[in-house]
Amino acid sequence: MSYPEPCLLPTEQINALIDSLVEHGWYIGQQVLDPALCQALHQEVTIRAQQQSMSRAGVGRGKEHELREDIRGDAIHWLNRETLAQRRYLDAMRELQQAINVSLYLGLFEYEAHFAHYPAGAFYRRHLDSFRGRANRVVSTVGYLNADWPQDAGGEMVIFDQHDPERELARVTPDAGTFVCFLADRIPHEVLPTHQPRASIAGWFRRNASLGGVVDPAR
Ligand SMILES: O=C(O)CCC(=O)C(=O)O
Ligand SMILES: [Fe+2]
Repeated sequence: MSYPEPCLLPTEQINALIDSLVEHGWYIGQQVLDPALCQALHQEVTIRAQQQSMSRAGVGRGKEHELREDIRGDAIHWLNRETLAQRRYLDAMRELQQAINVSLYLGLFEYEAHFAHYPAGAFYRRHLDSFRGRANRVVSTVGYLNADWPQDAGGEMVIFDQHDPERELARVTPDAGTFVCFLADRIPHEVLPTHQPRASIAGWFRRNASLGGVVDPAR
């Protein structure tokens, strides 16, 4: 398998992403991620899902963490640089982190990401990825891995208005190469029920935040 070395996100896409984050608080780009890289990552997550070597995703952090299939039905596996494909993806995110820091002064210092596998029938109800003033997830990213996602297969990611969470602003088809980015504590979003197995990588740029001297736990 070969992917560009290093797997740079195209500069025009990075610039468009930063402009859109500033203007709207979110960004959607198609054909941003390299197809061969998406294919390798998709293969990894599919094998893991088949081997059942992923964890059922829950909601809430620390002691409040619980499984809630009525809220989300995906299985996850944290990226840990164990394969070349993971390293390429994480290196691309590091470049993006630097570009965002240079332009937006967000002081992002760390990135964490997991594969997410949504079996047929799974969804993730509308939510925010962090709560204002509480958590240190600042910018969320989602990279999609399924090549040729059929029109009628569901599984779209819906972005809602930060000032009116009932108002739908955009629908993202989870097609390989598509990359989405948004402000983690502002932008409500949802994964509609999927009719086919659906694979993505959800990740977060973090900043050190503490509340009452307690640093937000890593996971
Ligand atoms: O896979 C997606 O489209 C988004 C997943 C998500 O919202 C999350 O994991 O927080
Ligand atoms: Fe989310």
